[in-house]
Amino acid sequence: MNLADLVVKTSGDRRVGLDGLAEDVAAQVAGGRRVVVVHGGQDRIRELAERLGVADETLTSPSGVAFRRTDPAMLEVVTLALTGSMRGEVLTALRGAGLRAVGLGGADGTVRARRKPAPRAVVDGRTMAVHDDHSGRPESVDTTVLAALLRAGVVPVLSPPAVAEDGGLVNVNADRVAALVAVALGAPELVLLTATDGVRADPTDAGSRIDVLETDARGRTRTARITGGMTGKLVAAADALTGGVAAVRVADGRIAHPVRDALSGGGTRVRLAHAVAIGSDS
Ligand SMILES: Nc1ncnc2c1ncn2[C@@H]1O[C@H](COP(=O)(O)OP(=O)(O)O)[C@@H](O)[C@H]1O
Ligand SMILES: CC(=O)N[C@@H](CCC(=O)OP(=O)(O)O)C(=O)O
Repeated sequence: MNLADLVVKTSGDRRVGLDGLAEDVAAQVAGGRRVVVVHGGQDRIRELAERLGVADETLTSPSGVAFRRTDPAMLEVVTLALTGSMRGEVLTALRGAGLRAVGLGGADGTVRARRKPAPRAVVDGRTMAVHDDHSGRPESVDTTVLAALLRAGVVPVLSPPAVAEDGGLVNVNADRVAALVAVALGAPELVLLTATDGVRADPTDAGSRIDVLETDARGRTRTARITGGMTGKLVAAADALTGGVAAVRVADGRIAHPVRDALSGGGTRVRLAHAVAIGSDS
């Protein structure tokens, strides 16, 4: 049985607005759909780190996925920026659109994660272990409170970080949280809003948006040049599809009606291409 109809993940990129998102979520809820909102917070994290004088470094894993170096000081910044600032902004926008919305995630343990003991990063062509890092991979979702809120007509708003097996907090990628939540709630649709018009064949070419992108089960594709944050987003999209989410879209969060547009065919639909074997060189 599905507990939600739609999961929307919005970005922490300042170019992505929250009012249009809220208006569109309100229209979905008015139409009887149960919607969960998940948010990231990259610009809020960067700005708060700068204000507090905490070093902010983005590393790249050997498989090409970008992640933030999260030492104890950065974990504090991530927690404040996401469960404080950004969550508050999302809740305010949803409330402004007439919805009841409640924040979850972080220390409440709605999302559980596996701690990465020493994530590996490629620096100057060499792979090294990153010590004293508090990053993890989201692994499971406690759906109890989410389901109760959805039944009551409330929009749950979910933020990283997540709780690790040792009880501590770990920084997790918000796209992966959204994919995991969509699978856990049996949602048939996942929309990943971001600060570009979809997945492009060439990230620098505005005319190269792809309507339907085929990836393998690890989010790898031959049809587009994928770098930076888009790498992890496609891993998340593939996770969702593998887990049974029927429709996954990467769509533009900068426009007036981002959810409405995505649901009516905007952005890029991601599909699994079972037949295509993609080598590790892609
Ligand atoms: N092939 C591609 N198509 C579109 N964007 C891409 C592509 N490759 C890399 N990108 C970059 O990835 C960004 C999205 O990742 P990120 O900023 O981490 O997203 P978010 O904050 O929405 O999770 C885009 O804004 C763009 O700069
Ligand atoms: C581990 C990891 O990378 N965590 C992310 C969490 C926030 C996020 O995902 O924000 P966006 O959706 O705005 O990119 C980070 O520190 O940036």
